[in-house]
Parts: sequence; structure tokens; C-alpha cells
Amino acid sequence: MIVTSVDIPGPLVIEPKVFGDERGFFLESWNEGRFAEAGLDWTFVQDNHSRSAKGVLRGIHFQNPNPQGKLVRVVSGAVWDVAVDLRRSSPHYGQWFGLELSAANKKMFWVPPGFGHGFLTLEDGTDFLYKCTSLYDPSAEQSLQWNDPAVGIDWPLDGIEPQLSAKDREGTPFDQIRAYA
Ligand SMILES: Cc1cn([C@H]2C[C@H](O)[C@@H](COP(=O)(O)OP(=O)(O)O[C@H]3O[C@H](C)C(=O)[C@H](O)[C@H]3O)O2)c(=O)[nH]c1=O
Repeated sequence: MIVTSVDIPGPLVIEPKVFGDERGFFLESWNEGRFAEAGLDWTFVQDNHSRSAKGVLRGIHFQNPNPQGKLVRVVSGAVWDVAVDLRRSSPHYGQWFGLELSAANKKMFWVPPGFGHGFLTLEDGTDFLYKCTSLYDPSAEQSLQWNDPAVGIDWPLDGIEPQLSAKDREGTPFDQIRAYA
């Protein structure tokens, strides 16, 4: 397992060990002991799965209170996945990091509590799976406006208009969100 930090302290890119053979492959997507040995001492209470067509954009979502840490991965298709630092105390407040997660690259991405999360699907039939460190709390959930120039996420849209939920079409501007301390 290879664990790589990014230019914002907190989020991590995790490349699991892949055991390939003539049948296909095997990988451990979560192993409490092995991850703890790597300093990734997380406890998950909820698993989620969403499927999207190409061009769907979900996010930027976060819960405050009850922030969720998320360990995310793609098992079919591909996404451009983004984490945004929403901690006012952070020198990186408002900064984002993005990467491609795909069935092909088998990368996983740790989005810590305190960050907003979202993704744009790059292929049809994209299955997105993730583990959460706290339960879904719709009363605490917020949606940061996905294209707020104050954050300036560089989505690989290639000129397409993303498909958004009504909630995300009405996302909150960065300067009006209930951010973390
Ligand atoms: C998130 C969630 C949703 N739901 C129900 C609520 C709605 O009736 C339906 C779709 O919810 P929503 O449109 O919020 O789903 P996404 O847009 O995929 O939301 C997720 O998208 C971004 C990428 C995230 O990081 C969050 O985990 C999550 O907010 O599922 C549940 O029952 N439990 C849940 O944990």
C-alpha cells in the first residue's frame, strides 16, 4: 500500500496493493490493522454507493456539525474527485485538491473531516463507493457552490454543462457557508 500526501495537509492518496493473476485481481480496500500500521487509524460507521452517468457533478458536500471523513474509490468508470479545505483555522482555507479516481487506477482518496467533497464523472456507468466516519445527517448537510470563483475548482468539463441535483444547482457561495472552526 502506498500512501501519498497532497499539497494540502490532511487528504491522502492511497494506492492499495493489487494482486493480479490470470483470473483478474484482488485488493484489500479496507483493513483496520494494516491501515492503522500506516498511521491511518479510522473508524467507519457507514458505507455509501452512488452510480452516475458521464457529466454528473455531485457536491461540494459537507456536514457541519457531524463532519464526515470519507475514504472514497471508484470501482467502475472514472471521476475527477475534489476535496476543499473548509476549516477557517487552516492556512489552506478555501483551497482545493483534485485527482482522477478510476476503476483502472484503483486509487483511493481520504477526505478528512473538515473538508468538502465532490466529484465529476468522466465515464458513463461510474460506480462510486465510500466509507464514512460519521452517519448521514441531512440537517447538518451543506452544499458549497461547485463553481464559485472564490474557490476556483478546475473541473475537466471540456465544455459540457454538468448534470446537478436541485440542491447542488442552488449551492451556497463560499463566503456564506457555515464553515468549520
Ligand atoms: C448522502 C446520503 C444521501 N441519502 C439519500 C438522500 C437523498 O434522498 C438521496 C440522494 O442524496 P444526495 O443527492 O445528497 O446524494 P449525493 O449528491 O451523491 O451526495 C453525496 O455526494 C457527495 C459526493 C458526498 O461526498 C456526500 O457523501 C454526499 O452528499 O440519498 C442517504 O439516505 N444517505 C446518505 O448518506
